[in-house]
Amino acid sequence: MSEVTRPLRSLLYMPASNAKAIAKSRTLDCDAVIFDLEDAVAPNEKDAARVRAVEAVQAGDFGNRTVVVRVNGLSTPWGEADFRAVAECAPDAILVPKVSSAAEVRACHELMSAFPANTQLWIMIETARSIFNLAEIADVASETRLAAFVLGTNDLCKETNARLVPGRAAVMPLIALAVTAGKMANLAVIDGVYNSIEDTAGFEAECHQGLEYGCDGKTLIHPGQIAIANRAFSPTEAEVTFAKAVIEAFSLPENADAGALRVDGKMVELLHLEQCKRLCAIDDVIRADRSPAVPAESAA
Ligand SMILES: CC(C)(COP(=O)(O)OP(=O)(O)OC[C@H]1O[C@@H](n2cnc3c(N)ncnc32)[C@H](O)[C@@H]1OP(=O)(O)O)[C@@H](O)C(=O)NCCC(=O)NCCSC(=O)C[C@H](O)C(=O)O
Ligand SMILES: [Mg+2]
Repeated sequence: MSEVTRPLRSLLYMPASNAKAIAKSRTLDCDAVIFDLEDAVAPNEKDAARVRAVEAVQAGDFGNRTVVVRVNGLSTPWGEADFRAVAECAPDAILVPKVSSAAEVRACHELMSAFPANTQLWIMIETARSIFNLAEIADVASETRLAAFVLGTNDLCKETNARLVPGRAAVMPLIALAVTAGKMANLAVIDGVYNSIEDTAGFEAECHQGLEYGCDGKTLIHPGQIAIANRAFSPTEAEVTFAKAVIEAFSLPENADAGALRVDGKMVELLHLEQCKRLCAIDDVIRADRSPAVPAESAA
């Protein structure tokens, strides 16, 4: 299981060409901001957006939010210049789209030699080929800066001709594979975006679906989605209460040698104890995470 550092429940994309959105992101209650240089930016805006993203990251003031820049792919005319520019501003992570193989992860890692040591490499899982290469991609995490998979469900559907319909029947097997491979390498795995901005019920259902499949959080396209994602991906009070009861039960002297116990009518084993400790650790981080000085605004 990945180490709990910062929560990644809600990751808000915004076009790096949109100065107003970038300014607004400093006041929003999302766990991460992703300044996009790729699909949300028109070709004739790419250079200006790159400058704006670098300036925004350098200006800082994002509080505890994880700051990420999504660059253009390395096979595009902008990819390498994006890497060079982003190295200057040292975001928490660089997010590379349309990565399909372990060799491409290594190439990204090599290009990060000028980055500060703590900048992570995140990649989009959004090509059909990446799905068949998930295990080899996850395996290079230990020798590179790879730290997260971000699902690109729009591109996956574009490539496979699958439909993004309620329930995501065609897409969930791909997400399950990505989660399984990602967790094999202790990576964070973040679900794709929900395009219908005003359909809050559909969005909430999709957050819970991603959670049930093992995703750590969801990528978002609009501030109105933040509060719902934060709620969906936070441990519930009942889960925390149960987890604390499990930890307490295993800590009792009479249970020192126990492998399985009954807590609140449920069988729990040492593997559940580990899960409960992790859940409590996540809950502690979420509770401690917000600096009181940061104004929290959860909707547009
Ligand atoms: C989708 C949008 C273009 C909608 O914009 P708009 O209709 O202008 O929104 P609102 O009028 O409701 O905005 C209200 C206020 O909120 C601010 N706002 C809106 N969106 C964002 C945002 N993403 N981040 C920060 N702030 C935002 C507006 O400025 C308004 O502010 P104020 O005037 O002060 O009230 C727009 O939401 C948008 O651009 N969204 C992000 C698009 C994007 O980044 N797309 C790329 C990532 S998705 C993707 O590529 C997924 C993946 O690769 C895949 O394959 O699936
Ligand atoms: Mg995409």
